[in-house]
Amino acid sequence: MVTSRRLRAFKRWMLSRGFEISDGLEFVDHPENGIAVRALYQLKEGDVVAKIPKDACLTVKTSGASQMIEHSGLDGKLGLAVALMYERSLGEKSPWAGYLQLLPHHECLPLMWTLNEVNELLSGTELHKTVQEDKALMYEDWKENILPILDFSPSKLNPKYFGVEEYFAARSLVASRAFEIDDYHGFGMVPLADLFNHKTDAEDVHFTSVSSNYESDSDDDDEDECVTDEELTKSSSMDEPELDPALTGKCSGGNLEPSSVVGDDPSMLEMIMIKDVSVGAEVFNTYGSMGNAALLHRYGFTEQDNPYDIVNIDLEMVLQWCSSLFSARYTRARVSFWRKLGYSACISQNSEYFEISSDGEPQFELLILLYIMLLPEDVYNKLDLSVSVAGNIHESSETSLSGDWNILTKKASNMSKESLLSIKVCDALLAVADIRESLYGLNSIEDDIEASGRFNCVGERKLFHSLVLRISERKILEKLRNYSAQPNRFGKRNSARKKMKSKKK
Ligand SMILES: C[S@@+](CC[C@H](N)C(=O)[O-])C[C@H]1O[C@@H](n2cnc3c(N)ncnc32)[C@H](O)[C@@H]1O
Repeated sequence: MVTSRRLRAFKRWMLSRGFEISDGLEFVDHPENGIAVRALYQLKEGDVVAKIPKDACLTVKTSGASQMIEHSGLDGKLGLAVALMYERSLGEKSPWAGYLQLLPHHECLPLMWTLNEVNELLSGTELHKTVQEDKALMYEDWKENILPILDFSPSKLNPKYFGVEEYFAARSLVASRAFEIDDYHGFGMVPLADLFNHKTDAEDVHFTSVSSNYESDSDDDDEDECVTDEELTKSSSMDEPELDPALTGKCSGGNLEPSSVVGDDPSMLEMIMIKDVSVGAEVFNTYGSMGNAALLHRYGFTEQDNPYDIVNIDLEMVLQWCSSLFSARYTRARVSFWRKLGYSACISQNSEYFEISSDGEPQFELLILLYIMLLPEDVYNKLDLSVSVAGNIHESSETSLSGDWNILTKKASNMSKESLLSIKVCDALLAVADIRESLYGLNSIEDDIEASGRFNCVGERKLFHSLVLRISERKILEKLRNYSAQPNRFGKRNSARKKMKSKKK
């Protein structure tokens, strides 16, 4: 395999900056797929395959624009984007020139798509609103934070490199490639570590860091001297996404990859094999446990059959279904009873939503809400009165309604989830699934599957990955429908068993 010119230049740059790299790693530059890392010989679990000096990472602290960024009060990803734009503006004069020439101008994240593309390709998906908002917020960021820097230092900065397109491009690179380095550096571009591609739940190599660069810290951080060993030890995969919980399923528990091994030199980052990888195979990192909406949002690609996929159903959508059957007053009263019992939906930004897991199971709180909506008026009135008198459901001594009572109070047990699936609740679930499905427009899931076969994941990247996202979401809705098509499964099985028993007698 011939190494590309840009990779040769990058390798020379890494050597000049003190990187230590195993000769068992091969960097492959594919004209369409970009760069990947392969094993040149068998790599063993525990092998340290790379050591990366922290001062060779591009961060707000190491960039030549450090003072300007800090004086402007910028930090985090915004600060890092400015550092990246600044170093890019220096061209060959940047100490990171050998690294920067390897980076694409931008990553093809939905943030970089035109608004028309976003509206056409993401309509109905979990990403649609998020990306619309992202684009607006990033533009505001640029206007409020970057434009003033240009106005204050016109002689030092070349405006060509600080325009809104350049800012979006820098943000797309920061989103898809930055790592959390340590307390001192914060987020940073970590050359070499950012060449490994992602595979869900199949990480071969792990990125580790020992926190805080004492030698370069200023005098104002006395507390750092008292940090414990535990605080000193940090590790991460790609920087864990600052993602909308609605995209990651965080409502039911997020997932950070834990550290297994840690280096002992605080000035170096290490890449350590956590699995054996055979000769010729690609060496993967993991960017975290994310469904396709989160992967596409942050990295610009999707995976087939991603086990972390989810679909959300907004509370608004459930209320839309209610309004087709009940008065607004009726609906409000039932929702407030549901809240009074201590139930709530997941919350993200300004919306409340329920998760449907990748196997089509609805969130318990949604089932409870539908159950309450469909309670007969007399039962509901008694329950409501009883709760109001007792102050809360657990203190109420209501006995005449023991069936509904038990169901509503046995929060999150499997038994109660099954008992909620009455025919009416299942019909309601089907109706809500249909409302959610209608957001995808007129094309059926079969049309989407057929179309995805026609598009190339490289040449027609936006079309391909947006279709994979739509299909994975619609498959979950299909599973939700199957789930809802079997009302009272538990109850039925029970009664069937009882019948068999009585026959034996
Ligand atoms: C950290 S970089 C990895 C190195 C990258 N391939 C390169 O050429 O520099 C992350 C980007 O690589 C690509 N990528 C990583 N894993 C991928 C995967 N499993 N499928 C498709 N693209 C992937 C995406 O474009 C993503 O935004």
